[in-house]
Amino acid sequence: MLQLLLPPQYGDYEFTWLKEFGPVYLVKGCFGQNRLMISDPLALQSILNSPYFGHGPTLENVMNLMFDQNAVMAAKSETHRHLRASLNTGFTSSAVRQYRPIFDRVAQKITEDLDECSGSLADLCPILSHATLSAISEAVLGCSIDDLGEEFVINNDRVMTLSASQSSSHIIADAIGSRLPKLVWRAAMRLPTAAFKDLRAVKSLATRIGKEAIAKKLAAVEQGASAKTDVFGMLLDAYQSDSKRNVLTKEELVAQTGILMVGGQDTVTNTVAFGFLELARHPEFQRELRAEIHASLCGPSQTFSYESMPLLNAFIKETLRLYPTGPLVERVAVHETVIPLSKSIKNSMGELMNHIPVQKGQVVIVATASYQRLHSRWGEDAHQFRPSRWIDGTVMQGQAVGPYANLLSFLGGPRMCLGWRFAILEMQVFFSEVVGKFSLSLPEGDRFSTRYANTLFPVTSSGERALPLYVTRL
Ligand code: HEM
Repeated sequence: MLQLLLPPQYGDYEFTWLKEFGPVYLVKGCFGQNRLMISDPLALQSILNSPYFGHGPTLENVMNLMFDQNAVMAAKSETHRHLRASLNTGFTSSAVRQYRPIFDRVAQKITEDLDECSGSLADLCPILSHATLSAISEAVLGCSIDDLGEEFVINNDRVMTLSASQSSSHIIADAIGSRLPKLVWRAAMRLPTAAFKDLRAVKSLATRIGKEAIAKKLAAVEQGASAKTDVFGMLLDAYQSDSKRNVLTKEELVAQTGILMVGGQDTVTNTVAFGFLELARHPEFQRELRAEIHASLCGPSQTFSYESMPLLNAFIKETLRLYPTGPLVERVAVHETVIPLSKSIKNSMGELMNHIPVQKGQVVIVATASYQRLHSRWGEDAHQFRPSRWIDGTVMQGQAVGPYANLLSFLGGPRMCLGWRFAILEMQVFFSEVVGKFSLSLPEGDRFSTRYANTLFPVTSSGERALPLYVTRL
């Protein structure tokens, strides 16, 4: 398990084992328990849609620490269905289109930041982190990043740094923690250590920010302003309308503040960072993409029609494919069940099996990164960055496993990412703005690698989470 989680470069062992053992194999957990590592498409589709699998122990711990128990990601069964159905109002295609002016403004701020370091080496990670937090605060809460307050921004940065640190002792502590009852976890939250203090602060500040955002929004609506410019506004509008089906109360809405802010920041930051890294590694593709961006500006207002930009969309899919933010997602069987397989495998006795029986309590790892490198689905060169695979027909269709392009980066089933359309539009806007105006190139000797600690992120040769690239205004 430690080899899987702490290789020098993410995937060093995992992708070798995928080649050697195929899309289903067993790994030993910290205390010797077996974990089923799965990347077979039919098996993944079945696990993610089955009521017989719940969140794995590590994720449960994180949620206990960080979120309100009524947050959508922490909620279970009927409560989860109700929260999802209500929250969807703010994340449909038409709702997300309303947030585009916000993404445009945030992208212009990225340009201003990059202009300041044009011609030199700039670490893109803090710039992107600030941009994604701005996008979330404006497009979800309807307030500017300054309204979040310095205390929140500082604590949030500390929590992001904390969650991006992984060591063998963290992993063992996690494994021990996952065996402790919920009550002990709640008590642990009160410990006076720096890490728990930061988590407590972010959790309580998120609640305060949520309450203030709602109060401000309601006051503005009373003055005649439109509510429907951000997610909270859309949901409050639904709450105040006649129909009381699938709407959130104000308390339920406040409980979503933390998960929406966390769920939408590091995920987008890291994906965009990896996208820029690949562009710097592939200058020829970068030039082709820039040509498409310049040719796509249309109308008197010079805006983009992202649906008609094949290279941009292929590039985003390829980045999500190679760098899923959740490469290893734990699920646990809450009931005895069987997992069907798209291709039979041989068991230790040499017998062919087209399904795997699992006992209650069995931990399975939804291996999204391995799935997204299966030769059978993405082509023989699945480990390479090649966006044209999305255009030239290399990519195989088949079991639809996720909401977007058959990728599992946003997972799938009832717990798939709520904000995937939001993220895609945000990335289309950021990439078009930056690649249209700047050229990106690698510093001497590309020594970047990919590290995994709760999420995938780029690190420099000194192991620091950073992405220093040469950025030049065109
Ligand atoms: C590239 C960007 C993103 C990626 C790759 C991503 C990925 C994911 C994944 C893998 C999950 C499932 C986690 C699990 O169950 O183990 C998830 C859930 C979630 N995401 Fe995202 N996400 C992204 C952006 C966003 C954004 C922008 C938002 C909100 C504005 C968001 C909100 C959520 C929420 C609320 C959930 C919990 C859903 C539930 O449990 O029902 N995500 N995301």
